[in-house]
Amino acid sequence: MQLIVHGGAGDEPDEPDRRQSVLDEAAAIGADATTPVDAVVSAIDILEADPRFNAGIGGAIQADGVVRTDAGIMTDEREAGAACSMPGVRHAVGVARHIMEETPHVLLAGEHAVSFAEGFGIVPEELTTERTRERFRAADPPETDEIGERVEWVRERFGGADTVGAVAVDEGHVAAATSTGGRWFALAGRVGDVPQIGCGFYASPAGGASATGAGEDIARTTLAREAVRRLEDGEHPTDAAANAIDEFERLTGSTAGVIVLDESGQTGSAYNSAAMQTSTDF
Ligand SMILES: N[C@@H](CC(=O)O)C(=O)O
Repeated sequence: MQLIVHGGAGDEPDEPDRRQSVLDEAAAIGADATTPVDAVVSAIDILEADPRFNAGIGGAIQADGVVRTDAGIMTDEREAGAACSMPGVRHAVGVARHIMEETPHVLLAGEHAVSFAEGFGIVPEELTTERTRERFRAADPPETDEIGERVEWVRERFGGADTVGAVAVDEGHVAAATSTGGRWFALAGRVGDVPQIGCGFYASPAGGASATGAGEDIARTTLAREAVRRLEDGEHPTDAAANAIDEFERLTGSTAGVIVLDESGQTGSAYNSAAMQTSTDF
């Protein structure tokens, strides 16, 4: 099994060494799995449980004070599943996997996605931490229901990073997945790139990609699809990642990162933010 994981494209992290060791542990656990789907789900499960990353526990808080999670997963056989806007759901990528494997759908949303998750034993829990609650309080959340004022508050503060993702390959089979709490101070119910096929994640027989960064811009440019398209055109994963990010920057002027793994197990990654931590295991 070849596996690459990322911990989000964004600013320099506060605890880079500690985060790197969690990413390394996630990569090692994922690489021990027996299938690429198991590999990306088990690697991301570790990261969703760690409050240093913006997925599961410690995820970004939306403007109404609630953490809502999104995730997506896809294989080289074009099986795909995603779930979005799930209050309190830590293991979002597990829900995406069940949607892929158990339903005829590719995306479930909100309270219905949470009920579906509960049927598989994934129950809502407290996802805020003292650190994230303090950050939310310090942003002086609006008490008004007036939409204009709420949108103005969101516009002034919306941002953030540290989403997680993984791509795994074993004997030519590929899985790619991404999981997030979204971006900080978004309007309640906002959904970014992460659960949208081809935006936050994508896989084809040529390889897979997981993206991170400014979700609206990633969605507008289908970043993960563009990275995999470059693999399909014969680019090395290093070039596919770098060229996809160059093109993203040219089109949007925004920041993002992407990890790429081709079907032969070669990895690549690129970002134009200040930092993006990754780990690989074979
Ligand atoms: N792309 C994620 C955020 C991130 O990558 O950190 C989102 O917009 O929801």
